[in-house]
Amino acid sequence: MKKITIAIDGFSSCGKSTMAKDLAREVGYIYIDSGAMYRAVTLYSIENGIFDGDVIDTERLKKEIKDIHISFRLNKETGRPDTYLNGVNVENKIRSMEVSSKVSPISTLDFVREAMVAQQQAMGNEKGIVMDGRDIGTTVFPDAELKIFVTATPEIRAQRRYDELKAKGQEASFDEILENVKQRDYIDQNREVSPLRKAEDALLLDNTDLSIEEQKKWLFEQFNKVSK
Ligand SMILES: Nc1ncnc2c1ncn2[C@@H]1O[C@H](COP(=O)(O)OP(=O)(O)OP(=O)(O)O)[C@@H](O)[C@H]1O
Ligand SMILES: Nc1ccn([C@@H]2O[C@H](COP(=O)(O)O)[C@@H](O)[C@H]2O)c(=O)n1
Repeated sequence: MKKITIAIDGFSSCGKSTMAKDLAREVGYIYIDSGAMYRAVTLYSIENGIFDGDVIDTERLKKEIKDIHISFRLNKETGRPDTYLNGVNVENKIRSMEVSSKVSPISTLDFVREAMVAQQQAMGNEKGIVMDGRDIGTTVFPDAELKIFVTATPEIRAQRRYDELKAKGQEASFDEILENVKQRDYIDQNREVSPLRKAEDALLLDNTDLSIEEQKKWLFEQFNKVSK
């Protein structure tokens, strides 16, 4: 079976990584969560005083972006890749509400995107990769053999994230999550560089009324059609 490139884009918290991880594991492909990379840059910026409130010191970040090294290593317990920032495991820290609330403004910066896209393209140069994000089918891998664009209502997406945090025993406010989801969608769709949009040749999946199993089955069907 030939190896292909799979791009899964879509709105915040709609299930992209759930689908991407399952498919990658079952077919033996590499899985890359490109959002984790933007989140790691954001965490670096928070921890190194690049934010003053919501204001970003872009000149400093531009100088320091070459010092931000992001990698992924398999976590044997979860069977999923964890994100490392300059050699430190930051998988939990990058999922905080503080990072979620600051990541989309960081992602609008052209030099940040340039650096991330270059790394993402290098990770995918041998194919056999599933990458999820916002611009994978449009910018990172415009020639991907399989492109999916996922959507669901903001309310259901916020509810899923709320349920996930509650299950982990973390404090969560549904209203805060819903607001964050809507705000990130707006910034992601309206930024100048690589805005979130469906690639013309992407398949649309609205999973509002689908279970995880149903969407997984649908994705496998699409994969089997293309990878033969
Ligand atoms: N079809 C579904 N039905 C119910 N829950 C789902 C479904 N798909 C995903 N989920 C759950 O929704 C939550 C968000 O999913 P996931 O993290 O995969 O979204 P994402 O699009 O990758 O998010 P992000 O944009 O933050 O990276 C998770 O708790 C996941 O288990
Ligand atoms: N290809 C991408 C991926 C992500 N972003 C930005 O990062 C934010 C966090 O991503 P999640 O997938 O973890 O939700 C997202 O809201 C985008 O602002 C991006 O720009 N491009």
